Amino acid sequence: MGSRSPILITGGAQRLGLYCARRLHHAGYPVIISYRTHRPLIEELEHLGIRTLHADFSTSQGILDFINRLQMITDSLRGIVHNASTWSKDTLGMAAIDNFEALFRVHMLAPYLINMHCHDLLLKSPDPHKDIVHMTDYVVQKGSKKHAAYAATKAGLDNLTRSFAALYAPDIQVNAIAPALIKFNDDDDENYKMQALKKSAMQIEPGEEVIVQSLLFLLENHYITGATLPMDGGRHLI
Ligand SMILES: NC(=O)C1=CN([C@@H]2O[C@H](COP(=O)(O)OP(=O)(O)OC[C@H]3O[C@@H](n4cnc5c(N)ncnc54)[C@H](OP(=O)(O)O)[C@@H]3O)[C@@H](O)[C@H]2O)C=CC1
Ligand SMILES: Nc1nc2c(c(=O)[nH]1)N=C([C@H](O)[C@@H](O)CO)CN2
Repeated sequence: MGSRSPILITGGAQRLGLYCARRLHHAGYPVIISYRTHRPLIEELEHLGIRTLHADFSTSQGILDFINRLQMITDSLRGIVHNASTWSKDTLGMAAIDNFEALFRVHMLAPYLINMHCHDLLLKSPDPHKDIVHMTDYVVQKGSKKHAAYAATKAGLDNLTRSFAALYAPDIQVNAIAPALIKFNDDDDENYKMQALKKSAMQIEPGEEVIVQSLLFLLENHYITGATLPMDGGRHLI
């Protein structure tokens, strides 16, 4: 296991990204996470052997600075999971411009630049199989009345999945996971939760394990590329 190249998970210091980082680490994959907000957990993860890098994708310079620091701590990558994301509602006035631009940078520009600049790191991995996984969202298909900028920029990430899959084949597989409700946020009230559960055929909050199952499938399957795994509980059926 020691010679294995690391898997980068962006936004890996909480919720789905953190859960995936811990599970992949436990499964024997070396893991690097990016985090934006420092918390005591960061030292804990380092002590576990999960390497951590600060990253703020809200500016182009911040993205390029992260890439430079990533290239200084590893000479190869087994995979990249673009998980970092902000789920912000649409706003009005000048704030709408800042919101859309910030969502464009974290959901589209950061994955685009990281995929471009880290292509060589993936090719240098001794593992014959390399993967890029884009975390998109069911709303790519349907749009969203209250999160239009979020949905549009996730749709951009969805499209980048197919562009990079074609560009990087056959050396690197590039796929997406499109979740719907996976894990509520702490500030979700009971009414919101009840309404959200009714929106899918399965009517459950599945938790992060279904994402790890999808991620492990993609890492272990060596034929699928340019595809999207719909982790949405049958959201489209309702
Ligand atoms: N949770 C769910 O039910 C669903 C999740 N998804 C998708 O799955 C993925 C994981 O979801 P979830 O765990 O809830 O995600 P979170 O909302 O918890 O965000 C993940 C991380 O992204 C980081 N991040 C946000 N903006 C930036 C930025 N500008 N620069 C750098 N890092 C940033 C945050 O870092 P920090 O905390 O360090 O500031 C955060 O920890 C996301 O892509 C999400 O869109 C899709 C549908 C449903
Ligand atoms: N970055 C995030 N994206 C999304 C989140 C989240 O918490 N962070 N949550 C959702 C919801 O679960 C939605 O799918 C159902 O209400 C969507 N995206």
